[in-house]
Parts: sequence; C-alpha cells; structure tokens
Amino acid sequence: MTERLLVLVRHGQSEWNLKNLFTGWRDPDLTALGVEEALKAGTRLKAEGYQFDIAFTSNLSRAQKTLTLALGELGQSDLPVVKDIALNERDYGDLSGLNKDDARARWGEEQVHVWRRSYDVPPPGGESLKDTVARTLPYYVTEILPKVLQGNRVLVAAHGNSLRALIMVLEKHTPESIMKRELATGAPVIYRLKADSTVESVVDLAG
Ligand SMILES: O=C(O)[C@H](O)COP(=O)(O)O
Repeated sequence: MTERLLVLVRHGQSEWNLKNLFTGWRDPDLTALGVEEALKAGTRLKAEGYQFDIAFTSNLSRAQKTLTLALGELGQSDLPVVKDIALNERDYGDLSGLNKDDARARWGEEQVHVWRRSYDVPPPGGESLKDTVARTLPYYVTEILPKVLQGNRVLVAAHGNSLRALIMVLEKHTPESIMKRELATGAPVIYRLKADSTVESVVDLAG
C-alpha cells in the first residue's frame, strides 16, 4: 500500500525568537534550546519508527539547521534535501528586527495581532498569510505533493507561517480558524494523505 506520509516541522527556537523580535526573512541562528528541540524532533520521529525518502526546507539557516540535526538523529544525514525560497518564513517587511512588545506599545495590541495572525492584512511592506499561501502553495503542489503521492516519505522543515500557509490548505481552515492554529517550535505534525491529496489523518506531536 502506498504510504503517502508528509511530516511538517517548524524550526527550533531561533536567537530572534528568544529576543522576541519579528524575524521573517532575516537569518538568525538557532539557540541552544533550538538545537535541543531540533534533535528532539529527530529522536521522537525515530522512536515512532519514521524514516524518510526526501526532505524539503527553506533558504534560511534556522530551518536548514533544524533539518540537519533531525536527520542526524534519524540516522539519515545523507537524505536528499531540496532547499527553496518558496518555503521561507512570511516576510515581516518593516516589522523585521523590531521587538514584538515594543510594536504592541507603539501600534496597539489589536493591530499587532492582526498583522501577526490575520489572513489577509499584511504588515507594512511585508506579506500577509494570504500572500504567503500564494507563494508556498504552488511550490507544494508542483514539487512536494507529487513526491508524497508517488509514495515517497516526505519531511518538510520550515517556518511558523510558511507551514501555517500549507496547514491552512491541508486542514481546510477558514481565514478565521487559521488565526488560532499555532505551531510549536520543533514539534512534528504528521499527515497521511489520501490518493486524492486530502488528509486521511493528522497527529500533531505538540499536543
Ligand atoms: O518571523 C517571526 O518573527 C516568527 O518566526 C513568527 O512570528 P509570529 O509568531 O509573529 O508569526
């Protein structure tokens, strides 16, 4: 039977997650905790018996490092890895590098929440989740999904919002319900797809 396994994992804690800064396309490294979370993602997947045929990641170091560390724990350091800018984090535009609490003090709690979690309101100079879906979904459909449907076991290491963009489609969220779908750092979300590419089962190792 064709397995159609797709595992998504958000990178471990980054230096800028720790400093509470909007990150987007900026490229901070993982913290020591982030390294631990990435290793734990690999050991948890290994403990549950998962192995992969191909992995995808973004052009940003925090996701690439998370993938490398997880693959090391899985004993799969030589797995083919495809890196693409399409899986980068949502571009936070002018907010990039600003402290999230300072932004709340300046623009108000409500406005900052809208920028961070609404579907179609972009932060100044940046991408909304809708914009992020517009760049990640075509990549998913043309590059990732065909591999899954062919029976390859696929691991994707990327970012909170580039993965929420894919999850919106996979889990059929509405613009309202996606606002509440959070993704923990380093916690794999395991999907089995049906032959028609819809989701048969999902297990979020965060919850
Ligand atoms: O880019 C960032 O700042 C984070 O990775 C995700 O930020 P968010 O929690 O504001 O979506």
